[in-house]
Amino acid sequence: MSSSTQPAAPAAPVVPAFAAHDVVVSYDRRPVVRGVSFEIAPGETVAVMGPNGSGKSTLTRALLGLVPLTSGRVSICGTPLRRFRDWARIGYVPQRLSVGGGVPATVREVVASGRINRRRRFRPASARDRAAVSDALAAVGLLDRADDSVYGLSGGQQQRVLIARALAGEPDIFVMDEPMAGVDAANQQALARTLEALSQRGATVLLVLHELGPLQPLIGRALTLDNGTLVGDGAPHSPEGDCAAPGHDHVHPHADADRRPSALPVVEVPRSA
Ligand SMILES: Nc1ncnc2c1ncn2[C@@H]1O[C@H](COP(=O)(O)OP(=O)(O)OP(=O)(O)O)[C@@H](O)[C@H]1O
Repeated sequence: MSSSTQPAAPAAPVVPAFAAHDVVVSYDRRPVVRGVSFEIAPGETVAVMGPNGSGKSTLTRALLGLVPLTSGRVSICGTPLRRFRDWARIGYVPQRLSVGGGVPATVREVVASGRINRRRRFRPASARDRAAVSDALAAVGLLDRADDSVYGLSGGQQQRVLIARALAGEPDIFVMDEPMAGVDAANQQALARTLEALSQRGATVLLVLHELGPLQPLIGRALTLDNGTLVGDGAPHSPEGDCAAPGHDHVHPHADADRRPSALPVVEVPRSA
């Protein structure tokens, strides 16, 4: 029998990059994420939006096991969160850089720490490791600051260090908590181009955003939270009214960050167990 007469094999089901099912997260028994469910397909670029305090950061941190679930389920690439170990696939950009304990760290050292999950244990950095770090620094426009202390950088520059740290690990899934906060307009445009290139290469990108800004063309889907509840899942609304106006009144934690050095940094990594 000719193979051309055989029916085509059914397409394999797409395993979501993230699946959240009825996720509840509480602080001091107060639920701040309340029964949220969604799936994010591989290669999607999705924004998490909503007012201050609506639970955006908590939800994204819970997806990575950085805060415990009160109830519900999360899986990453089809693996339940508690069993997920492939952290090299994930680049996380927290809301702010915090490198604890007053340990001196240069920009290059912090960015190179994003490579740890890719490096072979007890081996010195390879040429590929060094190239990945330099490429990441170049992508965020900080090559010329590579040997400076991160403590002397402005908040917006530190934000770019965090993005470079995530890029250096060459992950295929990015989770970024307000990556544009405090970053000046020119560097926001550059970061938008970097994210577009990552997206075109098939990366999955989940971003907490207060506003779409230069990322607007990239964002086809927004999850909107209000008081911990998912109240929207679909095409994002274009900014209008007060939000479209310059100087609108959202509270931005890093609004003046590019103008002053920020607090002492602590490196956050997803828990490994
Ligand atoms: N570590 C914590 N301990 C106790 N409460 C917290 C903690 N972190 C956040 N919260 C509270 O949980 C709620 C949700 O906070 P979260 O930071 O997740 O919201 P958000 O939407 O990301 O806010 P923002 O836009 O201001 O960053 C808020 O009421 C906040 O005060």
